[in-house]
Amino acid sequence: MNMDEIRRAREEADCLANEEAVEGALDRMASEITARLADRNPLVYTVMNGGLILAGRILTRLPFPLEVAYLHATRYGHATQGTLLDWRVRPTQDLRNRTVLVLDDILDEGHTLNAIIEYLKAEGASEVLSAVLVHKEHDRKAYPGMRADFSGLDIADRFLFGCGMDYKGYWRNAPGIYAVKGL
Ligand SMILES: O=P(O)(O)OC[C@H]1O[C@H](OP(=O)(O)OP(=O)(O)O)[C@H](O)[C@@H]1O
Ligand SMILES: Nc1nc2[nH]cnc2c(=O)[nH]1
Repeated sequence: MNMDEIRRAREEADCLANEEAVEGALDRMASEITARLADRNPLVYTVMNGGLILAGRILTRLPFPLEVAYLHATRYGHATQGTLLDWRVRPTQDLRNRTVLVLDDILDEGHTLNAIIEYLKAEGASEVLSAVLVHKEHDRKAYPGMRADFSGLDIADRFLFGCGMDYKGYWRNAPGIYAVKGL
């Protein structure tokens, strides 16, 4: 990997939401999730890798009993355009009659979340809700009007990184939401 290019991408990127805006969004999402799920004993799935940061930052804001688990599905790899969903780790828990919450970094076209939700329902979950830090604004969703049940920030139609989202495998650790220059 050309590390000069990776460093330059961060330096030249446009910041579309700073750390303070992300914190505010996390607080609001946590309140909404708590209001909806506090009495539901949910099983909370993190979609690896992108959902890792949202999970780490929101789970401690949820003051009610829940179980955590992860699954790994990817559609983009290190590319900036998605292809078919590649399941790397499928859920192993017993989902029958469970309320499930899926955490991911972004709903872009929504094919990833759609496939995961359908899979969890087929495995017997009684209710599957979703939460994403970023809802990308465009009209190319998997179905018209698609939205997660809980969204943090609506962000412009650019290629984004930070808060779990990667640029060529890097900068998931960047604390805000950034858009790659020219993309
Ligand atoms: O709404 P969509 O257009 O389907 O895209 C959203 C998905 O793309 C990213 O995952 P990616 O495939 O890049 O894998 P990653 O989580 O390892 O980054 C992101 O984490 C979402 O899971
Ligand atoms: N890093 C990253 N991953 C994505 N997956 C779907 N959309 C995006 C995006 O804008 N950035």
